[in-house]
Amino acid sequence: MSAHPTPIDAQGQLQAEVLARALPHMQRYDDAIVVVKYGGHAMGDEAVARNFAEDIVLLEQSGVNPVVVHGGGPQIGAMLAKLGIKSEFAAGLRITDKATVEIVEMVLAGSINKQIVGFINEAGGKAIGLCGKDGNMVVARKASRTIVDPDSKIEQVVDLGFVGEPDRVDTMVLDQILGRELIPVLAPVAAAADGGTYNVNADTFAGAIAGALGAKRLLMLTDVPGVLDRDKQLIPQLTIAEARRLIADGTVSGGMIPKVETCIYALEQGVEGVVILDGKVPHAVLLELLTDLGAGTLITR
Ligand SMILES: Nc1ncnc2c1ncn2[C@@H]1O[C@H](COP(=O)(O)OP(=O)(O)O)[C@@H](O)[C@H]1O
Ligand SMILES: CC(=O)N[C@@H](CCC(=O)OP(=O)(O)O)C(=O)O
Repeated sequence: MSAHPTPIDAQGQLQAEVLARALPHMQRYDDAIVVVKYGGHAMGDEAVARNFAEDIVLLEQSGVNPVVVHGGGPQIGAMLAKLGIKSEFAAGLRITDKATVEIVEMVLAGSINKQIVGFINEAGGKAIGLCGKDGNMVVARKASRTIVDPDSKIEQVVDLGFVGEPDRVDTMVLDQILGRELIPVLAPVAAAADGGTYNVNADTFAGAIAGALGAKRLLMLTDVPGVLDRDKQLIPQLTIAEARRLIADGTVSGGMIPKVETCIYALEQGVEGVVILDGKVPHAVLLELLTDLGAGTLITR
């Protein structure tokens, strides 16, 4: 017989109700792959990072197969500044020379990756930290971008150095890991066909992984509530066509462009739904996946 030190109070009843209402959501995602992109801005606060780790472990315990892809742009920037290495961006991508790609790999596949692995393991999970080079999971080709000078309107092709775009994704290693209580945590560093290293934007990397795995959901955790309209109000739901219009008319700009483009790519690859949401909100992942409320902007076909 279980002993209750105090009678079950209203708060306990409420907690039980919340749990019970999560059941249909758990059933919906049972055995499904959910890719969660955890952006560098979202991971700033340690308490929220621990909440995030607990959410990922809870998902795994409820039968979901979570795959974490993390960023770390601000953290790379801080390390480069400490070392006195200048860093510039073109079209939202870090121009990456030889010295920079070594720091990018050190920060992403080293410290950040292992910190997230540590938090997930502390929360009772079994995380495995990998990057795209492991098992040749992601082989990238050199990326380049054309930018238009705002004054002269002249188009210019920018050499981004060691910045890559996923060319081939081999899910063999992930196939071995998923469904065995292990949680892959992936750093967006890819192999080059010649054995070198490419720095890949974490959104792009997450989209490629979600597409290759046939994920049911891709969650993009960032530092804003989702896609905002011109009055800075959250847009709860978008179709691909509507998302494209928002890019074309300039409502979506800056770092949100590659994010929305990645969402469109993932949907076209067969991912059922993609959500852009605020990763600084405690338990954002659970709120989105396991409650009736949802969070952020859901983009569907
Ligand atoms: N329509 C929009 N809705 C929301 N954010 C937008 C929009 N247009 C531009 N942004 C910018 O995009 C940023 C998110 O992109 P980014 O900084 O690259 O995120 P992360 O580091 O999480 O990948 C927001 O902080 C915001 O400044
Ligand atoms: C090519 C490129 O720009 N790579 C990114 C990789 C990290 C990243 O994308 O991190 P966030 O998700 O935190 O922005 C960079 O060097 O910052």
